[in-house]
Amino acid sequence: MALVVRNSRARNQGGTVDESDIHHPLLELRLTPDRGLGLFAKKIIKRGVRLLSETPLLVVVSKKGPVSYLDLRQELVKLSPAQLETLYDLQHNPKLLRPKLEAQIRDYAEFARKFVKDDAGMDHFVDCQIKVKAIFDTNATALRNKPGTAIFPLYSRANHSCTPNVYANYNPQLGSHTVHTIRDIHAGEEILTAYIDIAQASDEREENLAKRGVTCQCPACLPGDAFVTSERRRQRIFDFKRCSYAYEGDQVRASDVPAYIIPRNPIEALDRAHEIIKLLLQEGLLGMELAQAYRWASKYSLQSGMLEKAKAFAQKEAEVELYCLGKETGYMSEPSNAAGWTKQLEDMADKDKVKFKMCEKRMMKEAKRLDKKAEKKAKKR
Ligand SMILES: C[S@@+](CC[C@H](N)C(=O)[O-])C[C@H]1O[C@@H](n2cnc3c(N)ncnc32)[C@H](O)[C@@H]1O
Repeated sequence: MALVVRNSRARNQGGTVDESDIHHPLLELRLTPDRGLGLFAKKIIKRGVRLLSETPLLVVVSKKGPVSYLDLRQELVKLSPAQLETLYDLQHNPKLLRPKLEAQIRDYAEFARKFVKDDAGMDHFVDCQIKVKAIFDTNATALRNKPGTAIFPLYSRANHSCTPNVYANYNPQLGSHTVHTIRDIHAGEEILTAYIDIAQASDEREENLAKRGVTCQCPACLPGDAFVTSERRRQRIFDFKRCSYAYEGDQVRASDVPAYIIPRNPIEALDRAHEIIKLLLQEGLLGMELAQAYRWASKYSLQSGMLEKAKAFAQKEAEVELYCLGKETGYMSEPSNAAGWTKQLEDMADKDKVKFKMCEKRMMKEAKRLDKKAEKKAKKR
């Protein structure tokens, strides 16, 4: 077991970091002014391109709560020297160095006597292990669709933004972690991912990012006009999402939502979903949270008797799902994926379709009548 933690990658200020290092047709590593290394686009990349499909270097499943040093240790001993080298080469955020681990590491080293020959060896071992834990905490990503927190050779180089341009997901069908662009990216632009749930107000984002040692400086976080607009929108997205969860009966995610703002019927729920979609698009939040909002809109359209509208929203959901996740979504149980939901809508019995068509016409008529009424009222004022 190698004990030396190096940071061998050449970091020439402002320039690229020996591009051949990552052997990627679209991406290169560069040093940023304030965030260490980052991944950058070498050329224009269209939306929906799979940038990465990586197997984790290491996955740690904690028995209880956050990953402990001993949880990590159990996985570290399984790595080959080459894998350890890749791991040691990753950045560690100094804010995540935890000297308090020392006693635990010393106990462990005493127990596994082979790691230390004398006092100097012990001190060196402790320093290295504190650093290894900091490397893990700096780079670990909680996996979607699989238990555990993982480190990746390349994805771990992606910096955070509260308005990311990629979406990352663990895909059990492929057995790999994929990263797709969620909008067009220009040559030289940095690839930015989201470390946390970004559809929430800045206080919550700040608190969650601090756990990863990050103080975000993106326009949605820094004081200014852009911040004020963004803050209002994200707060509303957060509240409206909680309304939808409450309407769905998901009390956990609906936490503390006041009863008077919970939709009372599918029309009101649809109204909220429309609002979430509008706000997400305005904020440039184009990941799977947008797919979820389209699904809500589709579902509530159906419940309101508007089958065609439900299908149109399902189509939108499928588009978002495709550019975020790719085609391989069979691992999502139907109707969790957009294809399964669309099939359900398509398979509706013909008699239901007639019923829905009639209902849809009635609803459209009613909507027009209400619009006219509102228009007259506005003119009178
Ligand atoms: C997963 S690593 C990202 C790659 C890293 N920059 C490197 O040099 O290898 C996470 C670390 O990058 C830095 N970082 C990432 N996003 C940041 C942001 N938005 N603002 C400031 N620092 C950031 C922080 O030091 C954080 O602990």
